[in-house]
Amino acid sequence: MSTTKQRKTTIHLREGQVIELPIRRLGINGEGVGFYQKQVVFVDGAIPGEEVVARITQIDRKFAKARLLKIKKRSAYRVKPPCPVYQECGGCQLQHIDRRLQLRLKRELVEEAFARYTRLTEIPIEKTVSMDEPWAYRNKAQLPLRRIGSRVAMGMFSARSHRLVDVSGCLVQHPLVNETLHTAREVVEQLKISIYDERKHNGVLRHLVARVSFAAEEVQLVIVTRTESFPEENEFVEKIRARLPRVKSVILNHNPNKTSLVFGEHSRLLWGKEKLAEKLGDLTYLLSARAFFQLNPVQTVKLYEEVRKAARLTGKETVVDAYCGVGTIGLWLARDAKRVIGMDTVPEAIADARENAALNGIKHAEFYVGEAEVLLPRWVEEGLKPDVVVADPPRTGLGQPLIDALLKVKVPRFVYVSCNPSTLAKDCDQLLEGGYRLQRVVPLDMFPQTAHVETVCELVRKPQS
Ligand SMILES: C[S@@+](CC[C@H](N)C(=O)[O-])C[C@H]1O[C@@H](n2cnc3c(N)ncnc32)[C@H](O)[C@@H]1O
Repeated sequence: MSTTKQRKTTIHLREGQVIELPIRRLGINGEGVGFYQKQVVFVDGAIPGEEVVARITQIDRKFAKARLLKIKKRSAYRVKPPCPVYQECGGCQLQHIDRRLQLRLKRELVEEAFARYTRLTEIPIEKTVSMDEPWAYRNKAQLPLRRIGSRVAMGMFSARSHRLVDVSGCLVQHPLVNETLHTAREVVEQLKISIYDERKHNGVLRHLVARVSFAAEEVQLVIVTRTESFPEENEFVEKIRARLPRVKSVILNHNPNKTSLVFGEHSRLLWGKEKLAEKLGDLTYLLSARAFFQLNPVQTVKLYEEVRKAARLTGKETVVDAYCGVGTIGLWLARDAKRVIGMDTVPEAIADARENAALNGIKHAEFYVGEAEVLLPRWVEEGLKPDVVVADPPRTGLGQPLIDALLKVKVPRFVYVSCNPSTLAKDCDQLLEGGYRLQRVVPLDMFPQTAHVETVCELVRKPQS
């Protein structure tokens, strides 16, 4: 039995054992979660409501993992996954589940996190905000390359291994992203550009990254290399321009590090426009290669509208946009606020945010480079009194210093945008204990066909707390 060393398992199953069990709910990675003699078992590909036969493949301290062998009672929501590489790819986890159930299960994921990590007995949660056309929605893909003999392979790493799966026909990507990456890979192969070898840390080309503007139907292509330059640069650009007229900029990003992070710190324009222009609603945003931008522009508008509802602005408020990226949320709210101040740790993103404010004629929004947990307490000490703070942190959540600052400053209204229900609920628990009330929880389907769920929470300071 492969237990986690030194820690005792409470699981009495053994690897290889075949069990029959009912599936009760969805796990955060899209697995079916069932119970066998009160033990938690994760079964990939099983759907809540089904009864399945599965073989135990892994034992952990508090749960076991199992492989689906047979479905004894089949869910009425089971559908045929349309993608031919769905099983191997691992990028989507819910293509085998009908959309209506996907939306319900995402809401349950958020509800369960609040039930588990907060002391709330009633959770004011709404229905998942769905996407009308839940395919071809992603605006960006970053794919690693591998040399296999004379061929260059490119794709997603398989869910359980470091094997590359060809995803050139990915159904959730915008077709221009697929076309760009597919063609760029062919050019790389044709020009015999050296490919990075992650084991030996030699070779040149590491990743190809394509981001499309839905509004302009233009593409920014980034080639990530271990070396500062490569001999075939000019030829590469020429061939891309000849074959891909929608590509309006080719950028080289230099990543010399032994790291799983895609981007290095420095980028150099090889040809075309420095930045990609995207529109959300009536605002235009310019994006540099490394800046974070929401991956589903159609749903982003719905997300930001939920943020606007939760912020309940009247035009008199000072709003802090913590974790602002290229200023998207702050600028979205600016028309209804007196003043907006944003911060982000990525200097290029802040440069973009400032440029975006100017581009859209917004004069009462300022953006600064720095950590939210450092800048917010400092600004407050210097006399800033935010009426509303919006935070959209990475998956790890807010971090203790920012929670402490919010509690100390007693910000009247806090809007929390999260891509991770667990860290969201844990952070909210502290805020609720510290004097906030949870008004509304809105799950949003930003990534249809996957197990990801985005959430907007509206928290208000309780009177006299
Ligand atoms: C989920 S993104 C949100 C960006 C933006 N709100 C949007 O909707 O596009 C999180 C952002 O947090 C930034 N970030 C990460 N850690 C940070 C920190 N400690 N303080 C401020 N920003 C941070 C990242 O650079 C990234 O732009």
